[in-house]
Amino acid sequence: MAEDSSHPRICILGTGEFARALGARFRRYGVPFWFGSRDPARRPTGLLKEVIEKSTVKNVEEACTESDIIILAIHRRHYGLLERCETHLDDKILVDVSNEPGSELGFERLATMFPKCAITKAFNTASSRAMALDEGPCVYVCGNDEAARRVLLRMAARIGLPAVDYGRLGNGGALEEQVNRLFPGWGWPCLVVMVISAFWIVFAACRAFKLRKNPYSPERLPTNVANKIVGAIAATCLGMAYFPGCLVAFVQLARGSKNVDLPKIIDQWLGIRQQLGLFALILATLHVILSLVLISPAYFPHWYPEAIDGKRFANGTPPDPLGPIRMTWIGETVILLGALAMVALVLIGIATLPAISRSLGWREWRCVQSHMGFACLLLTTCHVVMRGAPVWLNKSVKDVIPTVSFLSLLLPWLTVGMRLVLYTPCLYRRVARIRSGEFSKYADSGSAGKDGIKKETDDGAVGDLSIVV
Ligand SMILES: NC(=O)C1=CN([C@@H]2O[C@H](COP(=O)(O)OP(=O)(O)OC[C@H]3O[C@@H](n4cnc5c(N)ncnc54)[C@H](OP(=O)(O)O)[C@@H]3O)[C@@H](O)[C@H]2O)C=CC1
Ligand SMILES: [Fe+3]
Repeated sequence: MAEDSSHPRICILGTGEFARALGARFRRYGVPFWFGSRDPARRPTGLLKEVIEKSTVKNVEEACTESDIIILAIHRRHYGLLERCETHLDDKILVDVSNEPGSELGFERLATMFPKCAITKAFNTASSRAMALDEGPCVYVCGNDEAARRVLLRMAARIGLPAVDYGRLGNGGALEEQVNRLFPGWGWPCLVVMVISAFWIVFAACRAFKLRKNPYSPERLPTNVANKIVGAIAATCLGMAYFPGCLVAFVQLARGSKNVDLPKIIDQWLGIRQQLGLFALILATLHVILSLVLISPAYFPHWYPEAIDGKRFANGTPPDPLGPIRMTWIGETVILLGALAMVALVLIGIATLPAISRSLGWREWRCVQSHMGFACLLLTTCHVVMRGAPVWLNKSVKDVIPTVSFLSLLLPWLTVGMRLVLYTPCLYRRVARIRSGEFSKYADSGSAGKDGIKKETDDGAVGDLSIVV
């Protein structure tokens, strides 16, 4: 492809969803083009059909023969369509926009079919929906012909799309992977949460319906028991999100270095903390909704002084269900602590949104993720303790330990305890020094020392993002 073609003739092959969205953009920016269709006379249908009505539509042979750039807005399995005009395609730029998981890569197929063409991969990361937006999505262009790549980069810029040179054609596979991947990084967190959920569902159900002195009736499963389960899973996820950071801080303290070799499982655990935190947020929201529905003397008798077990006043008469019954300070405090924990969790969740986290500096990010995370964990444990304390105080230790609320607090308690220890001024300063690259125990320079500890050689001015206390 000759690079001097600053106004190349453009053909969008196909009149489907993607073709129409791209065509709409060409029209909006006044860039001439035409469509190539198997049936140019057919009445267009579907979204943006007016783009077809207002544009030139040629038959496939004519459209391709008369163009310099052919954008293949058709499915990969239909690339054989181009064979009709094969003899006229030499030196033209063929643009593969396809994303089809599992099949042969489109650009590879085109390269085999048309070795004399400049094959490129572009636009595949831009959905037709995104193309309709004013701002437009970022477009990546790759291809072995540098001049062809430049032509496409210019063309994308002409229709208002930021474009990135993605190098050789072989990189096209990565571009497709980017589009075809399904929630990358969520596999392990989902599995972990499923295991935690299975444990709490079985345990809470056994406890509620079998092991309690006064077993619940099965009607209490959908909301009352479910709410306990959801709360327990949320607390466990929250504990699991913050526990490994504390563990690592202690290991760093013990080793006197920020670079410590961790078992693979801890590394993986550190890598899924954000997802665990988001699961905690979702489940805590569900817990709040269910709790709000349930709040009444019948479900939370210890929050209402006038009612005994939600059935009778202290003087023995049943309460008027419509009468004004106010909570004790315990009930109100439980709600306050839960609401504050929820607000902290929501703020942490908001800070993980890409647009927000990008705008935060390292110290701000750390403040939200680490300190607010600790506050959230502390408020959560206080909320559950306040909720359980009136019941626990009237029970023996052996009756308290197997309760769902007590057991669900074990990991959060441990984490809060470790964090409180790490917040003591001497340890806090020491961790900060270690993370800024200072050594205590193994201060000599060099590479790996005894115990497999890596020695730092940089000045380590920046804290280690992956390990937050
Ligand atoms: N939709 C999207 O958001 C995106 C799509 N893509 C890629 O763009 C390509 C087109 O996708 P999309 O527009 O959604 O698909 P559509 O099914 O909406 O359109 C495909 C078009 O292919 C043409 N075509 C050519 N030969 C045949 C044939 N034998 N049978 C049926 N149709 C044929 C048709 O046009 P005609 O009848 O005029 O010949 C048809 O309109 C795909 O490779 C897809 O992976 C990439 C990124 C995003
Ligand atoms: Fe609660």
